[in-house]
This record gives sequence, structure tokens and C-alpha cells, in this order.
Amino acid sequence: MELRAEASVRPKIQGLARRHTFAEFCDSDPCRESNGAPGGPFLSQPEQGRAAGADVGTAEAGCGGGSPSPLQGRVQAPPSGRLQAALGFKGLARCGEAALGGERGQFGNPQRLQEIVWGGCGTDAGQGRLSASVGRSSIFPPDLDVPRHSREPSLRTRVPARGPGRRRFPQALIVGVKKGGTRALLEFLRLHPDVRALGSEPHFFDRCYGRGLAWYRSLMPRTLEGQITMEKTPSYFVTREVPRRIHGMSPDTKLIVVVRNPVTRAISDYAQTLSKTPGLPSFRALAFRHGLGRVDTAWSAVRIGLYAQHLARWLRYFPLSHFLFVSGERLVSDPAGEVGRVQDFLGLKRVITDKHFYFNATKGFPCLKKAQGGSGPRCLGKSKGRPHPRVPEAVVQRLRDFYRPFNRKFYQMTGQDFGWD
Ligand SMILES: Nc1ncnc2c1ncn2[C@@H]1O[C@H](COP(=O)(O)OS(=O)(=O)O)[C@@H](OP(=O)(O)O)[C@H]1O
Repeated sequence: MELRAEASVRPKIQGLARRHTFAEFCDSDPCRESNGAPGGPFLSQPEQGRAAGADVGTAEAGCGGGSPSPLQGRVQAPPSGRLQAALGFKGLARCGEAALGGERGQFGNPQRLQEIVWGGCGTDAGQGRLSASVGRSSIFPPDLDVPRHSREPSLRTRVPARGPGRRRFPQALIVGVKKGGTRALLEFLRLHPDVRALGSEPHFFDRCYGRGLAWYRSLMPRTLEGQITMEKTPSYFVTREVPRRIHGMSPDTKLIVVVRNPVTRAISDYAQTLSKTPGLPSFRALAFRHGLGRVDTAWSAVRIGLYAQHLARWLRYFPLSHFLFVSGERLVSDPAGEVGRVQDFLGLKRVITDKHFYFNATKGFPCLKKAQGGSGPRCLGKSKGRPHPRVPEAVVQRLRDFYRPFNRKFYQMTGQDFGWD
């Protein structure tokens, strides 16, 4: 039996009655999934057919996904080749390809690619460089809106000067949570003519902060006056330094958090790692210390679900009014409704409506009738909506009990009941 803790969600779009159990729709090039290539990570139906059965890896496991590996805190020895893959090294290589394909204007040069993917962002060595250079980068340039070439010759060659509009800092960020449905939300929002979003996850505020704000802005798509710049990096929500850093960029930043039943989220997180590491210990072995003893909150797949704790850190920097909490479950059962709330929150006209979605019975998820830049119907790739491994009911129940007080606290803090208990 496939475990889906959110199975009770009542479908609102027609035909949304069952979840898929296999990934028939594949993204043979996982990089397309996070790169903002034409059509973003969505695959047209013919493409899905062609790609069926291909490698499961995703760019988001390396430069995407981004949250600490589900093994963090449990694996002391240097990772084996296979484990390295699970930890995202392969993903980083793929991410490189993604960047090449998706942001050719900026990343068409392999050297540049190397810098972005490996150069201090997301690697241990990089973390060292990062902390060493934080002092430098934390000096916010006096006016980042003056033409960058007057200040930063090194960036001049990277960013073509042509094209309408300007590159701006994001006014809104999807900061989490990993496996919450962040990719779906971003791709849905990209349908809006007043939203321009970076396709890949830049991981600036967690891994790449040492590169400086000007570098970050140089990654952004150009926008015209009135358009909103966005990016999504799900690991932001759980990374200690991120709220302060985002506040440093702009205290007005709007923050979107897609949350999902933490039990299902943890299993989804585990499923992602398992897809790349077949020999992984069982979910149960990783989630509990001894048998069904203490829940292991050092395991990131468990820790990420302590939403109340993470939110408490953010609230030291941002008032609650700056947040929108999107239900990952409703994003599946009623995508137009949830995206409607997001459009309101962003001050946008409700352009994305029911008319944009259809339920794809094979995928088991809502898909777009026509994705941004594409011509036909598109679903997310096969790493979105994976079958989950079988997890014993006792394990699920034990985790539900564990999360209950944290969930209640989270409902209290946000004023929203997500119905997970
Ligand atoms: N429309 C649509 N299509 C496919 N998948 C959808 C969709 N809407 C939400 N979801 C759910 O998104 C889950 C993946 O979440 P994220 O995109 O946040 O993952 S990641 O952190 O970026 O890796 C993914 O989790 P799994 O089902 O566990 O794979 C999906 O349940």
C-alpha cells in the first residue's frame, strides 16, 4: 500500500480523485526541472512519453531541493560514491547542465557555470569561503540600482546589457518548505504576466551569500515596472541565517511558505533520497533512535517539519503580515484557489484561475493546460509526485503524535488550521 497521509484532501478540480502510483511522466533531463528553460520544468505530453523510464535524478537535489540531506546528522563517515550522489553531488553536475540550458544568457559559459554551481555555493569548501567572505558581502552597496558596470567590471561581461527592463532584487520569495509543492507553485505563478521568476534555485541566502547581493541580482530575470521578481529556494525556511539576510536585502520582502503535512513531507523527502540511494536504511531506522523510541530530530527529514520552530526564528525579523502560508495539500486539490490567495497576497490581479488547470489522471496531479512559453498541456516532471515507499502504519502514527503539538503551535502562530491532525 502506498502511503499518502494527505489522502483525505477533498479534490476540487474535476477528476482529482486518485493519486498516481507510478511516474509515467518523466523528465529525462532533470535539469529542465529547475532551470527555467522554455516551459520551465513542465514537460509536454510528447516529451513525457519520450522521457519515460529515464534517470530519476533531479537538479533540485543538488542545487535545488537544497535542504540538508535527509542523512545529515546521521552519517559520520565520508560519503561513498552512491551516497555522494544522494547527497547531491551528481545533482550539482546536473544542475550545471540545467543552468546551461535554462539561462543561456547568463550561464552559457562553462566557466561561469562552474562558478555558480561549485564556486562556494553548496559545497563544504564553499561554506568555508562563504564565512570568510561574509564580511565583505554584507556591506550592502550604497545604491544597487546604479548601472552595475560603473561599479563591477567583472559582472559587465556576465550580464548582457540589452533587453527591456532591469534586473531587480526579488520582492517576493518562496522560502519553503522542501517537498511542500514549491516547484508547482512557482510554475503556476509564472503564468502571470506580472511575475518573472528565476527558474533554478539560486540558494543565495543559504549557500551563496558570500557572492554578494550584486551577484544575486545579476541572476534575476529582467522586469518591467510593476512586474514582480521572484525566486524559490525551499531550504531558506530552515536555515538559521536566512531571515536576517533577507531582511538585510529588504525588510519589505514578501515571504511565501508552502507547508505540507510534516509526516508526508518527511516521507517525500526520504523518497527523493531513496530514489538515488537504493541501499538507504529504512525510513523507520532513520526517523527513530531505537526501534520506535525517540524521534530523531537530528535527521533533517524530521527536523524540517517542525514548522513552528522555524517560523519563530523568522518572526524575529519579519511580522506575520509579511508571510503567506500556502497549503501544499490544497495546492493539489484546488490549485486555482491556492494560487488565487497568492495573487491577492502579491497584490496581483487574479489572472490565473481554474481555466488554467486540468487534472491529469495518469500523473495524478493537476497540470497546466498551457505552461508559460509552451503551447500544449504540461505536467511537472517525474520527480514531482513520486510514489512513496511503504511505511508501517505504526511508524506513521508515532510521527503524527510527535508532530501534533508542533502543528498546533504552528496553527496558533499563523492563525490557520492546516488539518493535519
Ligand atoms: N501539480 C503538481 N504536480 C506534481 N507535484 C505536485 C503538484 N502540486 C504539488 N505537488 C507536490 O510537490 C511535491 C514536491 O515539492 P517541491 O516542489 O517543493 O519539492 S522540492 O523541495 O523542490 O524538491 C511533490 O511531492 P511528492 O508527491 O512526494 O513527490 C508533490 O506532491
